[in-house]
Amino acid sequence: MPHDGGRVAVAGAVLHPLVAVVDPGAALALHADDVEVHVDARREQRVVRPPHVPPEVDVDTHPPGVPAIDGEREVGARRDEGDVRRGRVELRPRAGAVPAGGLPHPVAPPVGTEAGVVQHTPLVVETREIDPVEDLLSFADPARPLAWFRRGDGIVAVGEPVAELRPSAEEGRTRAETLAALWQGLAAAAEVSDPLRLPGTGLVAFGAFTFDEDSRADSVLTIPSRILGRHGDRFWETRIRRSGDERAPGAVEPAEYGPHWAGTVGPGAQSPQGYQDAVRSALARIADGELSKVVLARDLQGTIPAGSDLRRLVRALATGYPDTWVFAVDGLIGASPETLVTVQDRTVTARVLAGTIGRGADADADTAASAHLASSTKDLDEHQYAVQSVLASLRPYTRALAASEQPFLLKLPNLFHLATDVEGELENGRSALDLVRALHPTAAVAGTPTPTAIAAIRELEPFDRGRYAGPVGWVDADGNGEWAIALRCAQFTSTDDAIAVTAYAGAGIVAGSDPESELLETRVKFRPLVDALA
Ligand SMILES: C=C(O[C@H]1C=CC=C(C(=O)O)[C@@H]1O)C(=O)O
Repeated sequence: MPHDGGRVAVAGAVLHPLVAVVDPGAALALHADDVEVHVDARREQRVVRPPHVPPEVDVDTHPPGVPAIDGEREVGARRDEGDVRRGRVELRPRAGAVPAGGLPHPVAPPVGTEAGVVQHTPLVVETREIDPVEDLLSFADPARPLAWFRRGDGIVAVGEPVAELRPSAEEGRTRAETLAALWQGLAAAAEVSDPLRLPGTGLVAFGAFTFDEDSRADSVLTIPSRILGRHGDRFWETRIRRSGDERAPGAVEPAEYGPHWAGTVGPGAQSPQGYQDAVRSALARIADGELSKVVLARDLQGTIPAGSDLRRLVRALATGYPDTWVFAVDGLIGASPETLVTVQDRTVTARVLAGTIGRGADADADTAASAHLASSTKDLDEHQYAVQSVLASLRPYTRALAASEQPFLLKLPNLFHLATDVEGELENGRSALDLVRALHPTAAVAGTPTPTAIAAIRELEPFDRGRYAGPVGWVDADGNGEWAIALRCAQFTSTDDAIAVTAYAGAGIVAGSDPESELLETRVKFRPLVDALA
């Protein structure tokens, strides 16, 4: 790369001396001099700070170019969380409605059975390679897509699930622990034929867990009866059935996308003013030494027409944000840039994001924004809390755990994040679900120290986060899996005459945070969802 006196030339452009844009696939430890350059604004890019970081400069912290979200105005009332199932682990057929998330919804009565029955009916699983499929998503359920994509690779569920596991809260055991134990039993008993052994082949369950153990929303693991998947140029179909079920599988057909639909969202339980007041309260607690960081979120609510083909939203997110984890699990749909943890063949990776600034309106403003973020002590501190929390949580379950020394800048279409990649080797006998349990909630979505931050969130946020900011992803029978933190997302819940939408976005509050800037940051984070809904 041409390099001249601290100025880094990139494809004819000159970047601020603080930053260099590098290929997302490059190795963990990067130097500004030995990297490849991308300048495609729609693609994820890493921007690393060169070794000599000049002293911090005093720059306005407002994210530039951030329009208000339509209809945002003062409102208040706490959302009615409605009915949420509690009690047993259920084996449930598709209900024809988008369930969970905390709002009322029509749900078919469970035809299922206790956890023991699920566990003691072994699953029979066969994966086979198939010809390339042009659009995997077209095979998913339009009303209730179950999908996981990144950069064109991914898996979608087709047809009725074999089981949906929704454990109730139990004394002394989190629902995530119950699900991990159930999965271990199911996986151990399953008969799996998987000649491909790629990420997402074999016995796979999709999961979405609540942020808060006290949430009234469900934590769920769904085991599909059929999965179509892609990894690079390889495609596969997996069939999963309960042992003894000898019914011939039906044909797998794509379904045409339903008509275009649009929806709008406006203020939810937390108004913009209420959010800034909550940030002020958080700052007072930080000043009192109660905690050092807390992540405060707000919500937007709206509706979309009943019968909307939700695959359209998934497709829009996957096209607009190809480098994020695009997910649709149990009505929770979003595009998260933050990897909670991935495990493949015992290699563990995680990507920590904390510290954010909106993209600039033009190239100069963009460069200034990224330079500002890269040198902001407040954001670098906030980031370090998140990195340390991830390393501390992973250490007991991994060997040779390493993180890049300095954060890089992750460039997304709507914003920059400070990011750190972590890599290690999984200890024997552990699975992706163990790591999910150990990691959640990270300081990127809760704060530091964690219990105090969770208590502050419960007091300062006038709504139940449901699965927002919780783990979302998939796990296989060998303990492999890909899990993101459910950010930049919304919960879609069928009601009698429409589909209710609640979108969420938050920001990390540390000493020095400015309430108005944090509000603007949440606006930037709502953009992927709000734009895709419009
Ligand atoms: C809580 C959110 O973002 C987290 C992840 C990345 C950066 C963050 C930040 O800079 O505040 C947040 O910690 C959200 O998107 O709702």
